[in-house]
Amino acid sequence: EDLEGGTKHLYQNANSDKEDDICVSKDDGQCTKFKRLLRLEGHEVGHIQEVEIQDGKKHLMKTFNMKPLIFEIPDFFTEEECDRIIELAEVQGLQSSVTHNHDRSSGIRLLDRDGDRKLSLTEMRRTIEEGFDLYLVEEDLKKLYSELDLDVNQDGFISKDEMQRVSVPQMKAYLLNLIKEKPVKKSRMSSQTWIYPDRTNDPLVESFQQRISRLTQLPDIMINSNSYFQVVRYGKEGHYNAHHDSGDNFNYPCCHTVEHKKCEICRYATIMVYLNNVEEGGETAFPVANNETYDEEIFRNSGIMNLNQYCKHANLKLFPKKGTAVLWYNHFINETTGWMGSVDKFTWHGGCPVIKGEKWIMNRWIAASPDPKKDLGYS
Ligand SMILES: O=C(O)CCC(=O)C(=O)O
Ligand SMILES: [Fe+2]
Repeated sequence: EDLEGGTKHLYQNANSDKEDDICVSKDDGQCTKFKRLLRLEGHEVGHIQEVEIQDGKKHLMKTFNMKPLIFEIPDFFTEEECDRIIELAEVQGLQSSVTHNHDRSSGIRLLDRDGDRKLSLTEMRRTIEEGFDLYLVEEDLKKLYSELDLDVNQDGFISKDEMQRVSVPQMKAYLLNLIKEKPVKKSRMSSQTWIYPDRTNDPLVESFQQRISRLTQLPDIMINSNSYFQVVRYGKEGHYNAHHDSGDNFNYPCCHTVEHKKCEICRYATIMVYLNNVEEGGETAFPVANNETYDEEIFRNSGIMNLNQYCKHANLKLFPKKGTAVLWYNHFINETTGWMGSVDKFTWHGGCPVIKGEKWIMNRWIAASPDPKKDLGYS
């Protein structure tokens, strides 16, 4: 890259051509000014910006992709720092990762999406994905059909009559057993632990806070609240199917989208750091990146969110490199409020299966409160 010409000044703000302040009018017609939520500018793929995230040390921030916007920051951590974080996690102990948004206790809701009163293989696959967090391929479904004698006329569809023969407890037992026997079919296979900066007397953890603050330039209150981070280890075949880090995959809507209702604080940005080099596999995949259009149904029906099987179909992949940080924004900015807007659907992402070796990452999510008044001072 042409560093001389291509390097922009520190921290160019994507919104620099717009008003920095947002006017929120009050009843008396006066207005209170807030700063817009910052979103760094990517310019174009390959663009490099110099950033000073540590005193007296220069880092490069490279635009890896525009849709969604993804930045790569090599050497965000030194090798020793990566090893130190892994050590911290190991001392604490890691637990098997679980996904919470699946209720296996309820009955099976057979999802006849197209209303033709029979279930296609795709409809059955999605019924099982959504109800059991289990990602099956055609071969697995055929086995399920034959072992439970579901598809009596063997036409590949489960009709209304065939459906009535299904013993729900039997089918549930079959699938729960499959989860136990083949954990690799689950959406996620990894172990993890949470590290809380305020409970960890470690200068590196302190410095990490400062680095992400300087990198993202988000207000201190956003950096300092929900400041815990996750360390994840994937062993052989470990993976994480495509998901959004914020918004629609949660149990409740984002707090900034609803009033007086049960909600979750949504995660404006994700910072992920690779803590080791993976011998083979373990890429971070963005299956719909750069697609011209995005349709939720088409994507979910396509099955390619199953990265465990279809990583090769993902549009965009990042290869793990020890010490490299990756930054992306899970939400757009709402142009009217200047605050967190809708989820950027193109951020569907996950971890491809580790083929050889192991993979360690750390995840740090920066949440935005529903109320800019809380996150930003009045001006
Ligand atoms: O393992 C990866 O590369 C992605 C991990 C991820 O998306 C997550 O933990 O939320
Ligand atoms: Fe993620």
